[in-house]
Amino acid sequence: MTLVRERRHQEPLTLSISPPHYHRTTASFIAGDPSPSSFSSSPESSSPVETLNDLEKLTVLGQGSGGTVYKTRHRRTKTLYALKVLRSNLNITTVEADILKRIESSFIVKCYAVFVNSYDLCFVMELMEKGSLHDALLAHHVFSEPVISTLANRILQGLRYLQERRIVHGDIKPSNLLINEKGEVKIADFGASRVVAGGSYGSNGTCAYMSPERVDPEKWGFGEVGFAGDVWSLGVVVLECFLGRYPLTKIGDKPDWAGLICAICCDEKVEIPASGSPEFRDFVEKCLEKDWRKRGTVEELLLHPFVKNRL
Ligand SMILES: Nc1ncnc2c1ncn2[C@@H]1O[C@H](COP(=O)(O)OP(=O)(O)OP(=O)(O)O)[C@@H](O)[C@H]1O
Repeated sequence: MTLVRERRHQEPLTLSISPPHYHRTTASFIAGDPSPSSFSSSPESSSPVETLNDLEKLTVLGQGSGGTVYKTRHRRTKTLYALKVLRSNLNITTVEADILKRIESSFIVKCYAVFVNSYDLCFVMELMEKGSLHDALLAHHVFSEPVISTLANRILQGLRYLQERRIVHGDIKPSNLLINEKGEVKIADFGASRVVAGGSYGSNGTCAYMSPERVDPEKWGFGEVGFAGDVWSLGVVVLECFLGRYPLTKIGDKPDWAGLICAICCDEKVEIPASGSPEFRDFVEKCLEKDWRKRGTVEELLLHPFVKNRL
């Protein structure tokens, strides 16, 4: 699990974006909500879900450190949605909601509406029927290079879309990569994201997938506004899919904080298995270059032979 949800409740993100516009709406849907009203923000002008009362809960899809994700059905249209209910922290949630409002990409999980009251923040999202890449890895253990290549291509296209809008995701990892019925992978969860206005890094994210310059900025220097950090995280995910385990620590290593920090930040290059194809090895090496100045960029990696023309 991540630090991000814990930190969400401690330190508000500061972003130079204007807050979304909130509408008053009824939301008796939220169990235990004693207040007669809540606020909603719809990422689309005509959202298919106008109030939370439109949705009936079917099952629990998953649990994160900040809340619960439900499978829901629209009472009238019968369309299925995922509903993520987080404990509300308005400073942060307006930031996340505003980022989600800007996003419309087939490589990123769609958010149709956001409802906020004093207790909960509810995101109405596209249902990703096959769950997360983390779940898929538990079930399949490893993936073949063609599968990893398609997955890497989709994530890179999602990152390119975000980068064009100056958004750093900040928490690319298997449980934030969701899979739909067609087997397409999309990026989710913008709780650690930020819109780049200057050169500073946010402190949210999941340490195991963080780049050296985020873990130890003094040693590695700040990466240019943080996009390189998302590329590093992608490299960790790609290698994890190949090996079937978290790749930066060795089998048998004590899974402690110090060992992890050392594995990410020490000068040694990340070990890439010799059993991978030359294209795979080169791609991973370019993502997991410790010096962010020499790391592959999203644009360069999209042209790399390992992922080029894959979808
Ligand atoms: N849109 C969705 N469609 C289908 N399942 C989803 C969707 N969003 C989340 N889930 C499921 O719910 C689980 C919990 O998601 P959530 O984003 O709350 O936490 P997490 O990312 O797994 O962990 P954390 O947020 O604590 O890092 C996911 O791992 C996934 O299995």
